[in-house]
Amino acid sequence: MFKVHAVATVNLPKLLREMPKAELHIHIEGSLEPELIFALAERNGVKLPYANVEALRAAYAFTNLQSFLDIYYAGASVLLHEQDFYDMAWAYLQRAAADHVVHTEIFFDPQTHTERGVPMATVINGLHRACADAQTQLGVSAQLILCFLRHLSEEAALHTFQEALPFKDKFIGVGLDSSEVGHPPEKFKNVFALAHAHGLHLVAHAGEEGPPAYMWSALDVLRVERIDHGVQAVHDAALMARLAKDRTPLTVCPLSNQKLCVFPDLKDHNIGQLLDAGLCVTINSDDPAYFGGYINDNFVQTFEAAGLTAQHAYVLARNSFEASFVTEAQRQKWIHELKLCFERFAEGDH
Ligand code: HPA
Ligand SMILES: [Zn+2]
Repeated sequence: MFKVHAVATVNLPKLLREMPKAELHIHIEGSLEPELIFALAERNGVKLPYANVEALRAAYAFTNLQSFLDIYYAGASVLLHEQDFYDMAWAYLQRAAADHVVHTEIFFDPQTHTERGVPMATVINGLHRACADAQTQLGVSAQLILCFLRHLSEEAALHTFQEALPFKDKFIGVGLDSSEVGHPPEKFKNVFALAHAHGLHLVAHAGEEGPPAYMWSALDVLRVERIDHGVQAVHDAALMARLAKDRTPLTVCPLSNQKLCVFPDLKDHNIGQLLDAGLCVTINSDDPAYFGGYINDNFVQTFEAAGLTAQHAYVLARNSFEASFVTEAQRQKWIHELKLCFERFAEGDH
């Protein structure tokens, strides 16, 4: 492992902000800022149950996952046309580029839109066009992961998957999100097996609010390659050992966990414990417009609260590339650039 001795005295927030990184847990509908929600509502003639941006923002006081999801789905109701999906994704991708995100794997929730009568083509083509433009105009590599809503049935997920298959070249994997407790991963065994047979990558939210048993079934029934959140793993020593041995990545989202009261405060977050146990932990924003920060805000605030170091910064950024679904050659190129960045800081560029 590359050792970060010489950067012990660096300006850590600057290093965190400027180091190259991958973001692997971002719901594109969760990047919709209140200003854009109101602009799209106006453009599309959609009536919102909030008087203005301030009133909407004031409603962002969550007590758990469900209290957030209710507002998150309401916000997504302004998305109707392909350009709306493009504009939402483009706004996020510009923010990501500013945060030195060189690669991002973006979740989207097609059922939130198709259930309202928006065609699958509208959703995927708008998002995909923004991803393609991110590569050419921002130098950011961006891929899409289609998420099934776990509060709906597996039949609905299978139907959604069939609808998305004509666009299979425009997304790289499938995931599982929405209300966790009461909707264990095994409910989606068949649709994940089908997605695997189509050569897609597999991920799932598990262990955000739900028990370690949901992480076991995500691994052993769904056969996922990464677990989204996974912070409840600390309650199961055998699970921790399994995750460490297999280096199954966890896409941790500290500000999300704080805002949804998974932990009382950022200083109570268990990211230090997960890192100390040798797990392949990454830091991500989840739903940045709702949780008060994009990826760099997550890094800076978490490092301050948990007392993490430049060595942790290197490990977390390296983990983000290790955990990403890119070619080995691409992964090594970014890890090399990460090392160069740390060497620059060690030489006094701070
Ligand atoms: O953190 C989350 N958990 C589950 N579903 C979600 N959909 C958006 N964000 C989340
Ligand atoms: Zn999430």
